[in-house]
Amino acid sequence: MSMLARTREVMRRDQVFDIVRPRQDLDARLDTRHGPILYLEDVTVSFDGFRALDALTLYIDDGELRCIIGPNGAGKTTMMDVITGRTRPDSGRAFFGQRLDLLRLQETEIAQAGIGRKFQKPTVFPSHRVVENLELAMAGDRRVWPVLGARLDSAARDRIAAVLDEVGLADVAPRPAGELSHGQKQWLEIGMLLMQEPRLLLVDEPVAGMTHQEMDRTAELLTRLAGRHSVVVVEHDMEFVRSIARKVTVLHQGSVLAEGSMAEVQADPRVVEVYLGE
Ligand SMILES: Nc1ncnc2c1ncn2[C@@H]1O[C@H](COP(=O)(O)OP(=O)(O)OP(=O)(O)O)[C@@H](O)[C@H]1O
Repeated sequence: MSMLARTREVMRRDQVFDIVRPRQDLDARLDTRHGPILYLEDVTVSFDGFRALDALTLYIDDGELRCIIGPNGAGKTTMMDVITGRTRPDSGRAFFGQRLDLLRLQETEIAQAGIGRKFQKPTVFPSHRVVENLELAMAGDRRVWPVLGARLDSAARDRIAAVLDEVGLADVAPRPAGELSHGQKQWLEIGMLLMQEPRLLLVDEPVAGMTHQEMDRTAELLTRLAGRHSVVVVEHDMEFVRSIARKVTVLHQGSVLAEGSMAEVQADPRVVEVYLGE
C-alpha cells in the first residue's frame, strides 16, 4: 500500500472512530447541576413588528418530559426554532445547561452539542433499509458514508441493535424504510435521533396521523426515553398529552400562560378560554 493510500486508510478509520466515540467530553461541558438542562429567559422574536415570542421564559429540567401546548400561532414552532438556532431572537437568553450559550452556536453545533429535533413529517431514507437509516444517522457527517458498512465496530452495531429494540423496530430492521407504516416511520426517525445520543429531544406533533395503537406505543416510548434524555413534546392531541404529561406548559401569544400538571392547567379559566375551550 502506498504511503498516501495508507494515510487515507488511517484517516478514514479515525473518522469512523470519531462518530462512535461517546460524547463524554460534551457531557462534561453541559452543566446541569442546578437542575435545568434548558434555560430560555426573556426571549423575544419579532417578525415585521409582530411578536411571535414575547419575553418567553421557560426552564426544562434535566431528564424531564415536558409537553408544550397552545393555540395555533402561540409561538411553539418559533420556540423550537430558537432552541435549535434556526431563528435568532431579538433579545433574551437561551442556554443549554448552564454554560452553553445557544445564541452563539450555529445549527450544526447545537445538534452536535446534544439537541435533537424531530419535525412533524418523518424524513427517513425510503429506499434504504431500516437498519441502514440508523447507520446513516450515526454518521451525521456524510463524508464517512461510503466507508460505513464494512467498518462499523461491535460497539456501533450494539448501539444500533439497542436503538432498534428501543423504538420497537427490530423485526423490520431489514426492510426498506419506505415500506413502514406512518407510525413506524415516526419511531424510526426518533431512533435516528437517538443514534446521535441527544441529551435534549424536541419532538413536534409526534402522533399526528397515527392510529390509537400507534399513539399508545409512542406514549410508551417517549415516557421511557425521559430520564435518560430530556424530552420536549409539542402536541395538539389532548388525549395524548394527558397520557404522557407530568408537566404541561401552555403558550399563548408568545409567552407562558400557565404551567403545571395537566389537571392544574385544565382547571385554569384562562387556559380554557384561549385553548381548551375551542
Ligand atoms: N418566518 C415568519 N415570518 C412571519 N411570521 C411568522 C414567521 N414564523 C412564524 N410567524 C408567525 O409567528 C406566530 C407564531 O408562529 P408559530 O409557528 O411559532 O406558532 P405555533 O404555536 O407553532 O402554531 P401551530 O400550532 O399552528 O404550529 C404566528 O402568528 C406566525 O404566523
